[in-house]
Amino acid sequence: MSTVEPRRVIATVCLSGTLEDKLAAAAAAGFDGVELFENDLIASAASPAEIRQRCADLGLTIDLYQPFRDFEAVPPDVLRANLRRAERKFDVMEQLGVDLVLVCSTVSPDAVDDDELAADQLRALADRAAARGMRVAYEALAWGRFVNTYEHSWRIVRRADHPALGLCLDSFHVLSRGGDPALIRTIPGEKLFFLQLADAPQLDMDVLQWSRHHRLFPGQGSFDLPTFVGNVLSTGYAGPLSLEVFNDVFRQADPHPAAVDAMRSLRLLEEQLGFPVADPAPQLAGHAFAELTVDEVAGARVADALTALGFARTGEHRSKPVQLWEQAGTRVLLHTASSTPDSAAIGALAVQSEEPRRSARRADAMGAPVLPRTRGPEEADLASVEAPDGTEVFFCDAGSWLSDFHAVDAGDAPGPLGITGIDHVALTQPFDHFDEAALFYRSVLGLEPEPVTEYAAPFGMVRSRAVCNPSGTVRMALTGTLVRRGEWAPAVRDPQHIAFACEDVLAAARALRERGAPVLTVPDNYYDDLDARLGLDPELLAELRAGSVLYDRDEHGEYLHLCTEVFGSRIFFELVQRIGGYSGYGVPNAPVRMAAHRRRRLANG
Ligand SMILES: O=C(O)c1ccc(O)c(O)c1
Ligand SMILES: [Mg+2]
Repeated sequence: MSTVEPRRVIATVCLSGTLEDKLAAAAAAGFDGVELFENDLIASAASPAEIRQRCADLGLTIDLYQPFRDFEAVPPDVLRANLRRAERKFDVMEQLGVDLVLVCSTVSPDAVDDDELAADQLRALADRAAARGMRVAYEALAWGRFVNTYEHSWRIVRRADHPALGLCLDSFHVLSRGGDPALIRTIPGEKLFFLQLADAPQLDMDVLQWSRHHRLFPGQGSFDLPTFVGNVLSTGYAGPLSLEVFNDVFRQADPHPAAVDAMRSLRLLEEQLGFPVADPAPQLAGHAFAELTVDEVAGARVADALTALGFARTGEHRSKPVQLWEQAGTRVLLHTASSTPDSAAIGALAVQSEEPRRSARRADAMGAPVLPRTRGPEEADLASVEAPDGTEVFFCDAGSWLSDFHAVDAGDAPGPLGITGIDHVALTQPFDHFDEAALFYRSVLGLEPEPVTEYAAPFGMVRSRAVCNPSGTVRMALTGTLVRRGEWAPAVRDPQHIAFACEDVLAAARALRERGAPVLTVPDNYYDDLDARLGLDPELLAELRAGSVLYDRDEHGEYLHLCTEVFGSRIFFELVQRIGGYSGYGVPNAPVRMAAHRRRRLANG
C-alpha cells in the first residue's frame, strides 16, 4: 500500500448553493480539487477563466468537467452535432484549465446497440480531445441504455484503443447493480482515468432514482467501499479519490459542514485502506458523564427526578453553576446555564478514553477541532469537540475531572435504585445531520454504526441508528425523521434521553411507584398486544403492566425498560435492563412511548 496521500476531490453537485458557495466550502474543508458540474458553470455569472482563477486562488484544481451525455453509437448526422458540441466544451475546458471530460454511457433514443460503432465514435472524440491535449473518461451509468456495467464500458474502451480514452469508475454504478468489483483488478491502471466514490443505503428501488436522491458519502451507507477502492488501487491507479454524491439533504444543507462531513468520509475510507491518516481511535471504557443544560425551573424538576431515581447530589463545581449527581459511579451533571424558560437538553456527553489526548488528536484529524475552553487554574484540562447536532463531546480519563467539584452534603435521599451506569444516550438529530452524525461518531470516536431501522411513529416516520463501541460500553442511539418534520408541534419536540442501566427494572418500578416518581404511564392496549404477540408469563405481564414497564425480546435475550415523563422541553430518563445478549434499544416500543409522552404533556397542561 502506497503511503502517498491520494488527492481528495469533490464534485460540485454534492454541495448546496452557487458555484462560488460550493468552491469556498470545498476549499475550506481541505479538498485539493473539484469535479465541475456543467450546470454549476452555466448558472454562474463568472466566465470560465474567472472560475479557473477563483479555484487557483482557493488552492483548488479542476480535475474533471462533467457530464457529457448521449454521445456514442448514434447515426452520422447526430454524431456530427455531438462532435461540434464537444469542440465547444473543449473550448470551455481550455479556459477552465481542465483536461479531462467525463462522457457517460448513452441513454438516448437515437443510439443503437452496437459496440463497434460506440468504440469508433468514442475514438473519434478521443482523437479530437488529444489534439487539444485533453482526455475522455467513459463512465457506464447503471441505467445506461446499452452500456450499464463497467465491464461493458471497458470492452468498448479497449476496442477503441486510443490513449486519450479511458474509464471513469463510479462505485455507485458498480455496487448498486451488485457488480463484482474484483474484475477491476484486470484493468490496467493507466486506463483508469478517474474514480468517483459514493456510498448508498441498500434500497430496493429504481436505480436512477436511488442514484439521484439517495447517494451518501463513504461510510454512511452499506456499500463495501474499502474493497471497491482497494481493487482500483491495486491496478496502480494513482488519480484522485473523488466524491460524487447526489443527495437531497446535502443539496439543501449548508455547504460548509457538508464539505467537512465529506472530507471526514474520505479520511475514514483512507484509514480503512491503510493510508496513514490519524491516530487510531483509543478504546473507550464507557460513558463518563452526561451533562444537562437547564434553567432554574426545569433544573429543579430534573433534580427531583434524579433523586427519585436514586441519585444523590454529591458535588458542586468550583467555578461554574454545575451540580454533580451520582449513583454507584453513574454521573450526571446539571448545568444551570439556559436562559430559555423551562428548558433542559443534553449539552455535553463525556466518554472515558484510555488516552484522552490521543482521542482529541484523532478528532482533530477527522475534522472535529478541539473547542476552546475556559477553566480555573486548578481545574482538569478536558478536551472536547462539537458533534454535528451541537452536543459537546468530552474525552475524560478515569476521573481526575471529579476534583473540579467540591463535595456537598447529599442530604436525605431515598436511596439507590440499582443503576449501574449509562447504557446509552439517545439524541434526536436535526433533519440535515442524521447521516453526518453517524459518520462523526464512527470516525471520531471509533463507534461502529448498527443497521438503520425505520418505523412509523405518531408524528411521522422515524429513522433510528445506534452507534456502539465493540465492548458495548459506549452506545448512542441516533434518531431522525425521514422527511423534514411538520410544524404542527407535537408536544415533545426533538426528545433526548439518558438511558441508565438498571439491575432490576421491575423492582425499580415498584420503588418508583412508592416514591411517587413521574413514571410515564403505558396504556393497557400495549400490554394486551404484548400478550397477543409474545404470550408472556401472566405474572410477568401483570408486573410489566403495573409498573408501566416496556418489554422487547429478540433471539439473543430480553429488554425491560421504563421511561419518565419529559422534563423541560425535551429530556426524559429511561431505566433499561438487558437480559442475555439483547443488544437493541426497544425500538418497537418507541411509538407507544411517544404517544404516551404527548398524552402526559397535554394532561399536565
Ligand atoms: O445521474 C447522472 O446523470 C449522472 C451523471 C454523471 C455521473 O458521473 C453519474 O454518476 C451520474
Ligand atoms: Mg458518476
